[in-house]
Amino acid sequence: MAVLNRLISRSRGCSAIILSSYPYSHSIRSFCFKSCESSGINFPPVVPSPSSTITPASPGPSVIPTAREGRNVQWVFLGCPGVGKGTYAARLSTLLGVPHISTGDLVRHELSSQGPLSSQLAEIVNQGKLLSDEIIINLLSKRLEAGEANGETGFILDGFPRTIRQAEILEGVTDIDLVINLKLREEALLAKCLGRRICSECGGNYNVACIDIKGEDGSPQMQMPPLLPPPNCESKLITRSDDTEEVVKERLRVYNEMSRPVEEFYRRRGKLLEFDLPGGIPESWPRLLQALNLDDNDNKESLAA
Ligand SMILES: Nc1ncnc2c1ncn2[C@@H]1O[C@H](COP(=O)(O)OP(=O)(O)O)[C@@H](O)[C@H]1O
Repeated sequence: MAVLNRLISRSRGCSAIILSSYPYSHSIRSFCFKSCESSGINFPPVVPSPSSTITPASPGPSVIPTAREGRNVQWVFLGCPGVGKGTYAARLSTLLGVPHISTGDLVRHELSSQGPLSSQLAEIVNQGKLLSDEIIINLLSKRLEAGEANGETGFILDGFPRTIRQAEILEGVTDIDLVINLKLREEALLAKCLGRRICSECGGNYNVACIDIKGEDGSPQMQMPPLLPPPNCESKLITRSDDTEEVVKERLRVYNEMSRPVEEFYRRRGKLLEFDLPGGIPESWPRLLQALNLDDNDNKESLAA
């Protein structure tokens, strides 16, 4: 109840709609993990390294907060379609021992379940538009509530918030520690989306695009080799129905219109860490860890093997 009250006072205009039309309004409380015991590892405070770009006008976090007393990290990934949010959020989730919660995956799961809403949702997703805040909060609340019941006390969110209203609602119910804004040169985004492939059996994510952008006008050359599937996945690859050129262009337009302001929302609150991806995973992952002052010993060992 306290969370609902806070929602009403902090998100005026949003809460009225949510409370009246949101069928699972009681589950909004699951956004808030504050009463849970920590079930994960506690990490020391993280100091960002100079390799991360933190907007000078409004400094990002000077010390990156990680786990707090009583709960695990609550981080958000922002970034355009195709930038690699899913890839890096999944890696950090394994490293930090917190769930990676992708609203895109929740939507695709809902679509594949052929529930009563699925054809309506498919139409919106396949046009590259955003679902309504109510629908997405409904899906996310259910996932968070299930996690809370399993003892989860933190998360890495990928794909949420995507509108100012979603950001206000999230900020109203929990204090997000850190928002990582992944950035990639625009020329690479469309190619990366069109090259995306998923294994229909194991769900593995791959990319067949071979990106080689020549250095021009002072910008450096950028190479991103394809991320090819292992032989047993090769014949089972599928492409997302919203990864066509027309739909990706629309998603990029919608991102600029609806989601770009969310970056400023967090920048003003000093929570935004801007990270320019220098290339593919082998170059970018160590740099991201360095920016977060984290160590991936398993990865180092497997590279050395
Ligand atoms: N927070 C959200 N708000 C509204 N719609 C969303 C949200 N998250 C996901 N969706 C819907 O699911 C689709 C796929 O999401 P996602 O996999 O995150 O896409 P992208 O690759 O564009 O980042 C979006 O285009 C949108 O229709």
